[in-house]
Amino acid sequence: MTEKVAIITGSAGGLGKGIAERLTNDGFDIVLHDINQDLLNETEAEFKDKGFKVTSFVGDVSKREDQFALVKHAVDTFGRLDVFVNNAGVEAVTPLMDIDQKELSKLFSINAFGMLFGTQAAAAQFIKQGGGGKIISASSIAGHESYEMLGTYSATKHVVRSFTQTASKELAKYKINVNAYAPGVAKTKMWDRIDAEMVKQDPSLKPGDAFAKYTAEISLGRYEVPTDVANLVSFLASPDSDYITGQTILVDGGMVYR
Ligand SMILES: NC(=O)C1=CN([C@@H]2O[C@H](COP(=O)(O)OP(=O)(O)OC[C@H]3O[C@@H](n4cnc5c(N)ncnc54)[C@H](O)[C@@H]3O)[C@@H](O)[C@H]2O)C=CC1
Ligand SMILES: CC(=O)C(C)=O
Repeated sequence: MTEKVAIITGSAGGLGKGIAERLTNDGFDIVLHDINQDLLNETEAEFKDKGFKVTSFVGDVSKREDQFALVKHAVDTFGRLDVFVNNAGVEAVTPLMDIDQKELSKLFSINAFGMLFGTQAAAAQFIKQGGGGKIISASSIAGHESYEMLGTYSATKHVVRSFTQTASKELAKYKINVNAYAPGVAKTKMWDRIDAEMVKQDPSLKPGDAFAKYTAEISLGRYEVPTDVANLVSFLASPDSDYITGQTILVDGGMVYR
């Protein structure tokens, strides 16, 4: 029997790795992907040791040709594609008055253009296969509500929500579902970096203070873990979500209410 096939970008670590593990347990053959080759090799080896059916591909989501090559790799390896998760993303912590062209270009290239190019590459393959398929992208609470010091990042996560709506409308005729997940505050390398940067920007903060301040806002009283996000992505990748499209769903333990 042909298994279902999923690509998860930026899945060498963090939330992407958690999503990949969950989709493997859901029965998908998995294409791991990352710009960090060493970490990707480690994660691929770890997954293979666990008996998961997995391949990996090194690429940069901000390069359109890399995204099409990633989809080709999935199809060459496993014969088809069913789910594409635009997970890779990067952050910047900068006061609004100091945001410059370099930061804007970097974050928009990766978080916004990267999500669009992944969506285009996946949709082209889904259409070639005769329709169907699911595109699922990482937005954030910052895609619903913009935060101090995270201005550029928040703007890019609003773009993810916007492209999700447009793509869902244009691709519905091919029975392609396009949705996004909006995590809150998860303790990954990304938040380690955000916390360290916030300390640099505000000498009154100690390491851990910014993370503690953000997590204190969570109604359910704990920070997010990759499984919390993977549970939602699993649903969005499954037939149970076939009647949902164009949505950016908050999975934040109760931080932002929309
Ligand atoms: N950690 C959090 O609290 C939240 C994270 N998110 C979003 O979830 C996604 C995953 O975040 P985390 O796992 O926390 O981040 P992370 O920094 O821990 O992991 C991101 C992965 O993406 C890879 N990556 C970075 N740039 C890339 C590029 N150009 N091409 C390919 N791979 C690239 C990195 O090498 C890394 O393995 C991101 O889009 C992030 O914006 C959203 C809300 C909250
Ligand atoms: C990293 C991120 O999206 C936030 C706002 O925590």
